[in-house]
Amino acid sequence: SPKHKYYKEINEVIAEHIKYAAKLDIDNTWELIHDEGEMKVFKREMEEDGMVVDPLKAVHTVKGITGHEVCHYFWNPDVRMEWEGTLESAQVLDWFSEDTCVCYQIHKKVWPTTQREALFWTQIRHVPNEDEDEDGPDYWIVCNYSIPDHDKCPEKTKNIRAIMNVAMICETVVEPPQSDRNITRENITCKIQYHANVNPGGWAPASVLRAVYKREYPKFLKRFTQYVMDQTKDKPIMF
Ligand SMILES: Cc1cccc(-c2n[nH]cc2-c2ccc(F)c(-c3ccc(S(=O)(=O)CCO)cc3)c2)n1
Repeated sequence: SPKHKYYKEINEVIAEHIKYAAKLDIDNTWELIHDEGEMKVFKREMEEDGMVVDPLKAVHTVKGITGHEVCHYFWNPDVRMEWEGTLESAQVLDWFSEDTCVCYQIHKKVWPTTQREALFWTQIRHVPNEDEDEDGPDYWIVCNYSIPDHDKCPEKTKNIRAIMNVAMICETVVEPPQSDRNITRENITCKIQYHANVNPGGWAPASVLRAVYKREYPKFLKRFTQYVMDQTKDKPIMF
C-alpha cells in the first residue's frame, strides 16, 4: 500500500519494542507491584514535569492459547469494549492497511481525576525468527501508539488526552514439539510481555494515579487473558 504518514514511525516504534522484548532485562530498577500465579507486574517510578509517567512491564504465561490469538484479540477494535473494562467508548477513525488503524477511545472517569481519552494507531504484526536462526524467537506483537491529532477526531472534548506507547509481545511454546498436524491446546503455552508507557496527561495526584495503575493493570491483564481463553477454547488454534 502507498506509504501512509505514519509508515516510518510505526516501523521504528515496533523495532524498538522487539529489541526490548528480546532482552527482557528485569533488573533491580524495576519494582514488582503484583505477583499472582504466572503473572508478574513491574513498574519504574518516573515523573515528567511533576506528572506520573511510570513505565509498566508485565510478564505472564498462559496455557492453551497462542501469541497470535492473544495479539489478535488485543488488536481487534471490534472486540475491545468486550474486555477493556475501563472504556466508555471506542471507535476506528481510519484504516492505513488491513493490520493498521487509528482508534479513538474514551476511558471511564476515575474519581478524583479528569476523564481521559486516547487517540492512537494500532498495528498487529508477526515477526518470524531470523531464517538462519530457526531457534530464534518468533513474536506476534501489537503496538498502540498515540498520535497528536486526526481530522476525524472529535474536536476539543472536556477529556484529557493521554499519551501512550503500549506493546503486547507474545511468543508461543509447543510442548512436546510436534508436527503442526496434531498439536492440541494442551501442547501450547503463550509467553506474554506487556509494556505500557502511559502519560495520563493533565494533573492528577501522584498517589491516586499510582493506586489506579497498581489496581487496574493486573485486573486488565487477568480479564483480557481470561477473555482470550474463553473466546478460543472451542475454536481451531490460530498459529
Ligand atoms: C488498564 C488500565 C491501566 C491503568 C489505568 C487505566 C485507566 N482507568 N481509568 C482510565 C484509565 C486509563 C487512562 C488513560 C489511558 F491511556 C489508559 C490506557 C490503558 C491501557 C491501554 S492499552 O493500549 O493497553 C489497551 C487498549 O485500551 C490504553 C490506554 C487507561 N486502565
